[in-house]
Amino acid sequence: MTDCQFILASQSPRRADLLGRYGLRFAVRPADIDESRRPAESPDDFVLRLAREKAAAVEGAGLPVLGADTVVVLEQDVLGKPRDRDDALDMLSRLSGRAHEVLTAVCVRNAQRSETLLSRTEVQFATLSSAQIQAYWNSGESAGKAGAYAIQGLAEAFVTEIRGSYSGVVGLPLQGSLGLLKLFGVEPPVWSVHE
Ligand SMILES: Cc1cn([C@H]2C[C@H](O)[C@@H](COP(=O)(O)OP(=O)(O)OP(=O)(O)O)O2)c(=O)[nH]c1=O
Repeated sequence: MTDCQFILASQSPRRADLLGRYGLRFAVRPADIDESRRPAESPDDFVLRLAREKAAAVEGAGLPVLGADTVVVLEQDVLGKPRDRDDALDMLSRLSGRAHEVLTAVCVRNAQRSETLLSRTEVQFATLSSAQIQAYWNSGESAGKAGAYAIQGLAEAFVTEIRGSYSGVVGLPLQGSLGLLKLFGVEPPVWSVHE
């Protein structure tokens, strides 16, 4: 903790991997919050609120705290992490042959200030056969991923087009997140983000 630059308020191994690549030093303290959506809450407002709540739920002890949230939005419906097999198969069938958006909100805060960003990436999926969807579920990748897929895994083969931040789909848009951390004086040792 003494050597840390910030706290990562996330249980997601993807977020820790993405930040760890740049040599940043952080402690992982997952936030335990209610992730349900409020009635009539827009997808943008929903992810922004959850990122803020995750960052606020963890004690920084003087260090900045980073929280993030990722959802898939298909025709105004928000697809979070699948509850079970049927939910995952249903999500993948709905994503098949269509374009969707992946929203990731990031919040960094300390006692004095709180800064947020919203990353929006458009992803087009090829048409998937039910055998492919079933095989994908069997791979085990769906669990714990918004929209029941992982672009960094086998589901990369489903993607015909992507417009926006790739790391935003994986769970943490790097260009923007490093920029937010820089506002709090946190920079990778051999890297700096230029405006
Ligand atoms: C779309 C997509 C999502 N995901 C992941 C990123 C997030 O970890 C997860 C969405 O769930 P989140 O609730 O955003 O995050 P989490 O529960 O994993 O971790 P925490 O709340 O503690 O920060 O889906 C991928 O890994 N690949 C993908 O292609």
